Amino acid sequence: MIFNYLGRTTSISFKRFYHFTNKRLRVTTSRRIQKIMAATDRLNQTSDIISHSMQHSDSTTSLAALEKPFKVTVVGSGNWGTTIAKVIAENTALNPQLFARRVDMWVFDEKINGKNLTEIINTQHENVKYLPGIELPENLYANPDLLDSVRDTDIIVFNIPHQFLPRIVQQLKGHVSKHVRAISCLKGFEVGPKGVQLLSSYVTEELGIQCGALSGANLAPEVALEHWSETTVAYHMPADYRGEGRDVDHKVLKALFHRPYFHVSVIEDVAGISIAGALKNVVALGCGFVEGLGWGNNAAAAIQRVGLGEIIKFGRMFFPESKVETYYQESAGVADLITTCSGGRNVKVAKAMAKTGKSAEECEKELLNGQSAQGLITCKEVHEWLESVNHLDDFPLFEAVYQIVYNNVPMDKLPDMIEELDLGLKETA
Ligand SMILES: NC(=O)C1=CN([C@@H]2O[C@H](COP(=O)(O)OP(=O)(O)OC[C@H]3O[C@@H](n4cnc5c(N)ncnc54)[C@H](O)[C@@H]3O)[C@@H](O)[C@H]2O)C=CC1
Ligand SMILES: O=C(CO)COP(=O)(O)O
Repeated sequence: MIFNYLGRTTSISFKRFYHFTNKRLRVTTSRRIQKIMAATDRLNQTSDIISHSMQHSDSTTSLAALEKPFKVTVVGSGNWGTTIAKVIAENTALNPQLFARRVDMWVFDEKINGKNLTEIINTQHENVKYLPGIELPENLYANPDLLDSVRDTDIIVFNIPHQFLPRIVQQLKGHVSKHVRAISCLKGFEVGPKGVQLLSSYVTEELGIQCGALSGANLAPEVALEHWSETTVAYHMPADYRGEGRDVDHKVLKALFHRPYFHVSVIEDVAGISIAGALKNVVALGCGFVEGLGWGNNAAAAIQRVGLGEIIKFGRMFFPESKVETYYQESAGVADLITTCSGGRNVKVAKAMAKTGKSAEECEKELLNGQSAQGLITCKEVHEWLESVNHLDDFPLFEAVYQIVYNNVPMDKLPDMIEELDLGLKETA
């Protein structure tokens, strides 16, 4: 065999050529691996430093003038509620000067084999119904009394299926100081006489407290197992901000949620992350339908393409303060769409509907053991809102999902329903 090596023509046997190139390949590959490992080491060291500083120096900046550590309450104890409470309780234990160690988690109590779930959580440190198999920190206290759980609290983290929010907020009215700050981890909207509202805005209006949002590509079981993921927290500083060390700011929120396995980016765009978080659940139902019909990955990708377009359009049309870049730059945007469409509960329920012909309600009940597929409610809220403002035709996928879930429209009509109206989507984009 004749070949050119560094400009010199050489003749060798095929066997030698094979050994020669194979060896070079091995050397190059192993050098590359060494480089990657060195880079990974550097990244890990940086990440450790960041995480250490998140836990110590960052908090100390705010600590200097801190009057008393912030008390934190999580309202909700489902799959995500318990996971976020675990994240928070780990951080409060590590930051005693910034946060009160004990975190109260309000539990909508129920009996499990004759015992209260709250009692089980407080003795076994496990939420055996909604997050089985995950050990919870001992400083996380399950509290069945909503008002007691928020007594003297500084930060409320709402984390319940969003259909229960109005009732809970009504119970809290008059029991929460206006200095309390809140973060909503819920995914959904409130549609009522005031039109379509972000859940954070609903909390602010009803309770008179500043409320931001947390949303991201965060399937709870993976975060609970401490598998690395990213999330986005969005918070506007309120007009009555009381100053560093006395009030919640972006640094405090990062210290509250950031873990080595849960990387937090804090931004201002509350509307953008909330819209993306709510609507990706509707898109996920569409994905579940085509997957359940056995149409494969191309069909699921097509649903996600149209879905992302409709999410962005919805934001621009009804929440002009939201930023388009949030949808592709933040975990709460396209990343959450991808993860939910790959392995979330909405996909699971929709797939089962396609495979069994059972209703959404039946599939949710049979598959989720008390958990909620929020897309089922959100697609109804979105339909009601779009109908009231005469924009149903502008959101063909959202409307198709609603018609399949609530009016038994056959799932295999999905491509036609989208295609007919997709042209309008492209024209107005
Ligand atoms: N599970 C996940 O992977 C993620 C969920 N989310 C969002 O977080 C929010 C909360 O979800 P999860 O914690 O997963 O809840 P879940 O879907 O596990 O729901 C079960 C929870 O609802 C409670 N509940 C049942 N009936 C109730 C009632 N009448 N009043 C009040 N509470 C009642 C149960 O006690 C339990 O705590 C949802 O909006 C969801 O979309 C966001 C990111 C990830
Ligand atoms: O919001 C989620 C992931 O970020 C969870 O989605 P599901 O509710 O479909 O499981």
